[in-house]
Amino acid sequence: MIKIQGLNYHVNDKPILEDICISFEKGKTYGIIGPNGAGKSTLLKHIMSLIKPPKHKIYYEGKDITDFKVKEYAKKVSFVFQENVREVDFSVHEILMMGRYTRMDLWGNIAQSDEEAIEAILEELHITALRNRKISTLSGGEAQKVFIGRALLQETPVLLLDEPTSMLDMHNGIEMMECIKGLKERHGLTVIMVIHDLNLAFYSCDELILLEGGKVVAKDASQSMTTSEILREVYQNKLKVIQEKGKNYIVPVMNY
Ligand SMILES: Nc1ncnc2c1ncn2[C@@H]1O[C@H](COP(=O)(O)OP(=O)(O)OP(=O)(O)O)[C@@H](O)[C@H]1O
Repeated sequence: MIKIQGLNYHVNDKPILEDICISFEKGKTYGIIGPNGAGKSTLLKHIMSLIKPPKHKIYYEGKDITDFKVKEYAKKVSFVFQENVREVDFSVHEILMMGRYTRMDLWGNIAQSDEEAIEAILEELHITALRNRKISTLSGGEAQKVFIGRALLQETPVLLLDEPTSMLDMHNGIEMMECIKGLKERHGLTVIMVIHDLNLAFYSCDELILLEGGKVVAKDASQSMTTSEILREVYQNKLKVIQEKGKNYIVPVMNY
């Protein structure tokens, strides 16, 4: 579905991404993991074309993404980045409506079926009570759910998420992952997310891509990654794997 072949990115001669080669298949969920500064968000921005890649480096269904018109590519890939603007005067419902803007008529109206889709997302994310609140009055976690809801409403085949659970508590983080999984299964979405919470990553992603220093150091099915020696090395032995009822969990190792 999306293929990256030999992508490099430098800023002032400093290598940020080096020889990235990854294939993302339709209908799978991918987690991009790795320590701070590894290049995860920069990679996502290249896939979104917010940082324009050089020619012949990233392909969407066989077509070089640099050959897409902006609007055309926006129908294929939607994204939620961490730095969403909240200092605007829109209500939650208005923000969600923006997710359906490609379907609006000349007068900016949406169809009954779009309204129903918005109500369904509000319910699924447990934010129906926030429907008429201004986005600027929401907590960080509530706002994060709204922006993810807007991206889901775009119903693009590919969804890119930069740390979708960073502002959410454990309960809401798990619920968000379940919601993404449900939508992914119902709509056959391909999801590519940057995620720091390794346990959520292991249980929500089909495959993990481990970045370090701008390079892919491991690519594997998420469960096999839990036992990978390289994972411990990259996180400098600050984690260990424990088993409970046949499942692996990552716990931090503290030396004090
Ligand atoms: N425009 C830029 N100018 C200089 N350095 C940059 C620029 N963009 C990214 N970098 C550097 O590239 C590296 C990778 O940044 P990136 O944001 O992709 O990392 P990340 O893996 O997403 O990190 P985090 O987990 O902390 O969010 C960092 O060292 C960052 O400082």
